[in-house]
Amino acid sequence: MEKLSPESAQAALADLPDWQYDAERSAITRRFRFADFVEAFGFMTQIALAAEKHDHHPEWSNVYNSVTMTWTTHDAGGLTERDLRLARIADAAYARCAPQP
Ligand SMILES: C[C@H](O)[C@H](O)[C@H]1CNC2=NC(N)=NC(=O)C2=N1
Repeated sequence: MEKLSPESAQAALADLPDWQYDAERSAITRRFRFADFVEAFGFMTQIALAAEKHDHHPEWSNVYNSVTMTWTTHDAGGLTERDLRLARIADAAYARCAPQP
């Protein structure tokens, strides 16, 4: 899959407003917050299963009720449509998790 140009990446991010685009890395990152660790880990479990299903895996870290997730395609050396697809899946899963404001 082909790496997106900075222009097409920016355009594609119109429907992913909570994600930050790092042009230098060609990657997108979002921080998700939850009520507690169990909620955060439940979300990570959902994304882990989706990642396996799509054979596309996040870079992420978890501290108690917070999950920071980055998508980039290592094989392509940057952001691709696969990253955008998994970011949308993460947004949809988060919306179902009753997140804290
Ligand atoms: C062999 C396997 O398909 C590849 O290693 C996949 C697995 N998951 C992946 N995940 C991500 N984020 N980037 C990749 O390039 C990638 N490659």
